[in-house]
Amino acid sequence: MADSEHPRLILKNWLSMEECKELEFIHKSCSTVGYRPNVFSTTLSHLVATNCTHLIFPFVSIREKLKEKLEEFFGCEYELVIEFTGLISWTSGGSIGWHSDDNRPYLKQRDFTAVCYLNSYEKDFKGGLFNFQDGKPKTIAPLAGDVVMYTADSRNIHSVNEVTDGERLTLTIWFSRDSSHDEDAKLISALSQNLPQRSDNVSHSCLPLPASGNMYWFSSNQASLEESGFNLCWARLHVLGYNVYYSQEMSNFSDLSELLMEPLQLARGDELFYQEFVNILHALQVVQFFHWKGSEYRTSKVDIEAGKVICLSHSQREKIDYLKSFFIKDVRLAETVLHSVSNDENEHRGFDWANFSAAVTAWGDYIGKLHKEIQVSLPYWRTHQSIFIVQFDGS
Ligand SMILES: O=C(O)CCC(=O)C(=O)O
Ligand SMILES: [Fe+2]
Repeated sequence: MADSEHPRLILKNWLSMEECKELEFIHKSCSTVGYRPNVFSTTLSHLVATNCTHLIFPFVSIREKLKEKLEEFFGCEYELVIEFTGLISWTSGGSIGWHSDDNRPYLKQRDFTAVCYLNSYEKDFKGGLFNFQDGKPKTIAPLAGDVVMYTADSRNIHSVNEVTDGERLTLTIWFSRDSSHDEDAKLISALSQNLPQRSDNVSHSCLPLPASGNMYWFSSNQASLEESGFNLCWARLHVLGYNVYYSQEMSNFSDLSELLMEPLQLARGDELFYQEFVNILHALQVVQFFHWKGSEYRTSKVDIEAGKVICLSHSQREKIDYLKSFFIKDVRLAETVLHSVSNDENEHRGFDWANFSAAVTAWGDYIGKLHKEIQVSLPYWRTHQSIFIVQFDGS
């Protein structure tokens, strides 16, 4: 595996299922339309820019562990910095031909690559096999938890077959010997400016803030931007069976895209849930949290309080449908692109607003905890200009 002509390493089950699921939750809550057709991505700097700095925390120990292993295997202890960390998903039609990862003048600083597979070939997506042009192994079927590491130069020319169904998700990290490309330094500087002040209402100070609407607009290759396509946040809610309801008068908005920043409620079927979310990303994050952790809230049967779920009126339904046709111009495209191969039939069948309501509370606790971790770590990160797990063992 480690011949010097093709220096590479494959690690089986390197990430736990829980780590994979947590990163999947972050990606499905925060991703934007990516740098290539049919690709979505979530970068750490994007998390900082959208008031989700606390969601960096689940990456910290994984980055640390990967860098240590990579340095040990390639014999370059203490030489490397992380240049880029991103969650990247490829959907139907996405592929990449033979290339090395340093094959552009602006990518020359990349020395090593680590790709962590967060979901699995055949189970979560079809197609998407990884291939090395030369040496062994030749083909890798991505499996959740596995990692492939290789040099970013021409000794490891590789490709990814076209994804034909589902969403293929990875955590991809590039490493550099050039410390001027240190992602940590850039992130620490950005998050020192963006971190909300301590507040009694932590979950309130950690509410996501959407980026500009075009960052979430997906359109297929051929179509011109506005006529077809869909808003990614809206479509992710749609494929999980949720509708979006705004109580405001639509005539207040000259541009309907402004609604993405406005408070909304969620509906399913003909039921409207009372809770108001501050914007579309807030609603999406809570929904994705529920779908990540949902089974934990499904065990006890509790009834929702009277009046918290109401039946949609005819005019409310009309409003929902009208806005949906504005934000998801091509429903079939949205469903094809975001189709989940390991279908969530069970989740749909078992849906209950009382369980959802419990998850809303649990989401607040979850982000509150992450927020605290960042608050206590940041002074150390600033001092060392490095993002790492701070050990509080009294020593
Ligand atoms: O996701 C993979 O397996 C590799 C992707 C890749 O080659 C790249 O992003 O450069
Ligand atoms: Fe690559």
